[in-house]
Amino acid sequence: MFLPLIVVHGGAGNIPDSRVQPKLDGVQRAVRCAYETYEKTKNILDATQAAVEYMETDENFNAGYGSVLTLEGEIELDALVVEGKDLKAGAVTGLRNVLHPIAVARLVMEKTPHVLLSGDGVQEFALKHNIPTESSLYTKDAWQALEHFKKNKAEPSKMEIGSGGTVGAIGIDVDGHMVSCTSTGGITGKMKGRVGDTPIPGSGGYADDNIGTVSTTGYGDAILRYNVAQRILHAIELGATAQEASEKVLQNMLDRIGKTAGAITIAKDHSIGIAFTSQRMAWAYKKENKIYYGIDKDKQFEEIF
Ligand SMILES: NC(=O)C[C@H](N)C(=O)O
Repeated sequence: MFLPLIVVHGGAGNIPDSRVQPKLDGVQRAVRCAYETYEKTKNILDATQAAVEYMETDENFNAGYGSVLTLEGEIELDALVVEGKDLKAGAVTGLRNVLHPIAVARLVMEKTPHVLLSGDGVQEFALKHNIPTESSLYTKDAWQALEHFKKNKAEPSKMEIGSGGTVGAIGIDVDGHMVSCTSTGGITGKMKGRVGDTPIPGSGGYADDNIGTVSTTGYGDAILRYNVAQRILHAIELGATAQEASEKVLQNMLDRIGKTAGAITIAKDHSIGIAFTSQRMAWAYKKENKIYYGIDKDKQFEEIF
């Protein structure tokens, strides 16, 4: 029998050296939160949600508190939950003043007949479900990143500098049931109302118990155009391992569109894929009594769990 398996990421991009250790610490803590929750509820969605919620409270990640800013200096949050047993999904886009967009995405999945809520509708929905309002999601780093963006007229794709990264957690339980959770503030200097890849099933994430589960991060407009999550699962269906599928699809996206991204993947045989074409991506998972984690290419750390 397989043990439950949870993999997390803390965003792909040009992560500055000063952010490396805080992100490595953060992804490890997220994995620990996930397993603590799994111990209590034996529910893989509760566990992956707990991992994402931890990272939404940690300012070293671009999700919830610490999210990056639009061109006008606002925070507009996107999140997605996909559940691979019945192919259910819930998502939010442009959500404001909420620390845990992932919790609202799950409520959309569980309490409505719809998949994606936006605008006034999503704010009212969150309020109706007693999601607390949070007025201070803003950090100094996020303001600095926006200033830097404006001064340098930088392309949004370069704007991981000084900001965190999108967060994601995927999991498979003892019965082979798979889930995918992803949450983000998007990209620094994005236009008001811009919807990225994260809340779109098949781009920002996906889960299908018959194939595998994926969460993506990186330049979202390209990930959307390339349907990265869905393509990774399709490659697995055609016989690739989780690692091969993740590497190949991200490389193909770079070749076709010229933009970088990262992905974490679990195939239904419990094999893991961790890949990124960006400079860095923080990731972590637990196997037996060890936690494995990393951020740079071809460099992996391990510690007793
Ligand atoms: N850092 C990220 O992963 C950003 C996210 N994919 C977006 O474009 O909204």
